[in-house]
Amino acid sequence: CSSKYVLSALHPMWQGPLVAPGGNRQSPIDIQVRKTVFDPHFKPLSPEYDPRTCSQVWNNGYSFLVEYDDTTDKSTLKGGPLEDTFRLCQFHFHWGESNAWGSEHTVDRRLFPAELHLVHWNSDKYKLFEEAVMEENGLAVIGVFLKIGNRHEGLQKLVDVLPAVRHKDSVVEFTRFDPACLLPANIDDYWSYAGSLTTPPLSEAVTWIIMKQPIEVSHDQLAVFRSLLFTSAEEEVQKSMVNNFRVQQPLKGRTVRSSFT
Ligand SMILES: NS(=O)(=O)c1nccs1
Ligand SMILES: [Zn+2]
Repeated sequence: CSSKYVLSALHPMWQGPLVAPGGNRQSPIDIQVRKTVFDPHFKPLSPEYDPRTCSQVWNNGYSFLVEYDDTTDKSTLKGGPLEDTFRLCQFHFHWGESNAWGSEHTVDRRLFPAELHLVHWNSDKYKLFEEAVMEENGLAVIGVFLKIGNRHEGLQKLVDVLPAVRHKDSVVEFTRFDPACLLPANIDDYWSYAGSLTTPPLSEAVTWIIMKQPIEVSHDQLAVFRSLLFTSAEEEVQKSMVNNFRVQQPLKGRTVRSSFT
């Protein structure tokens, strides 16, 4: 999908305000569990992904993105807090230089070593990602926490190609990958709130759906994430791609709803 405008962490704009001026629904946030409100109207979440829409992996200088062909409704997300059908366009991760931190969202201030984002746009209302990103009901992002544990066999297929996208702007073909394998066993328990993109342009267009259950990946798998570089092959000084997360943002009176009691 064309989320190519996602700027690198080094882009001048990103050096700018880490809190979007005038933003009152910015992400990420800390989820204070005792302040969440159960919403009995949430429907079961139904991700329906077609692995054949997977196309490539590329290093955009901020994270690595696994991109999906989003010209049809072949890989979609419906249900949960969502009224419309949302089309998968890409997924990516945020991680730290150590296992002690790396996630963008936190749960009662608990940090995870990494966080997966599956990015979808409202294809009932808009024709393109770029259009949807300007609208407050335009995007839906599923967040999944990663914790250190058993090796994740599904993730390994992606880890194996990461050396091919070590430098910024590198791309490698990547097909037949079902992102559902990266979802936790239990996708019925999640939190949802109205937020924003966590990288420029920080658009306040996102319905966040944060899974309660983390997935397990091995220390070695996360080490391969850290072997990626923010910098392109031509740059003299190579910078490890680590700590590519945004600082937490004020809740500003928002309510985080839960699908479970
Ligand atoms: N990290 S994020 O999922 O909020 C995102 N930023 C830009 C495109 S998708
Ligand atoms: Zn993200």
